Amino acid sequence: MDRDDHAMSQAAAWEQQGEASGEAPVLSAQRVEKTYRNGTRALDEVRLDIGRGEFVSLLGPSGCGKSTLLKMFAGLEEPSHGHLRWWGGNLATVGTPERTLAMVFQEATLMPWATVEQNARLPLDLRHVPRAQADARVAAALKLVGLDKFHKVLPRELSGGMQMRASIARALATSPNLLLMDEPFGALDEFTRNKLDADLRDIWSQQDLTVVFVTHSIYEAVFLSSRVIVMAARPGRVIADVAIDAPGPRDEAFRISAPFMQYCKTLSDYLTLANQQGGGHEAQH
Ligand SMILES: Nc1ncnc2c1ncn2[C@@H]1O[C@H](COP(=O)(O)OP(=O)(O)OP(=O)(O)O)[C@@H](O)[C@H]1O
Repeated sequence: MDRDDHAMSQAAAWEQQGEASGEAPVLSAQRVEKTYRNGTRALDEVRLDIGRGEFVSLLGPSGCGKSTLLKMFAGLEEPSHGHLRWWGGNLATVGTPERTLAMVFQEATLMPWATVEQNARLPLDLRHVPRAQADARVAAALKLVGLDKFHKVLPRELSGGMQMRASIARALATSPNLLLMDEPFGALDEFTRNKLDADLRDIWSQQDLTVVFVTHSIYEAVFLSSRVIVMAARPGRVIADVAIDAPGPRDEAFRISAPFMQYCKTLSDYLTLANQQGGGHEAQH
């Protein structure tokens, strides 16, 4: 049995198990590899399961394949080898009830001529969601991100942080079970970023939501996550899987607490390893 066959039979077993117990991972990457047409090996044998309700950050240096992996999770890229599973099934699983995903990109990508409300409504209009239902969902999403008083405003009248809030509202309006976020706050100043991180963490804790979040920032990863996957480049691969086991509130006090600092130190050590030529062995912490 070659490794693709092995991954296939594992996937089939999961599918059966998942259907029997309802406990298949929300996302599963099984020996996933990606080599782009120009020969770049963006990912090498990535194995990763993400369970329901986890907040997982992908952390690593530029070029380690974070965005490539996230795009695969969104169905926007296909692996060269290996398999991806969504809720124990293939891509067709996505979009069925309780199995929906939304993606938030680094840029807010709002329609400049449309109000915040119209922007947030777009995915619902595209799906022909009935008007009253769409109104309620958009209003709830704008409230969650703190933009309920800005629904009639145009994007150019908003700060960068508020534009990103509108982009998140557009994703939340679809009531996703899985939210994929590609460095959404990377372009924001630190204060705004910290505020958005805190609000995102609150939103996640109030919903039945699984989040996969790409970041370069150790502090952001520790603050937000229940688990951090550290990746290294050339080829892109997973070198560490660190649970952030800090049960108290994630607030300003957490940012200066001893456990926070300890997790930052642990991740910093792994990133040093990731940056060393050829460094890195898969590790559990
Ligand atoms: N469409 C593409 N064609 C060819 N190479 C690509 C393509 N997209 C990404 N790459 C390369 O694949 C590798 C991984 O890229 P990717 O964007 O996934 O990494 P990343 O960790 O998200 O990087 P960054 O943090 O800089 O966004 C890089 O070497 C990149 O140049």
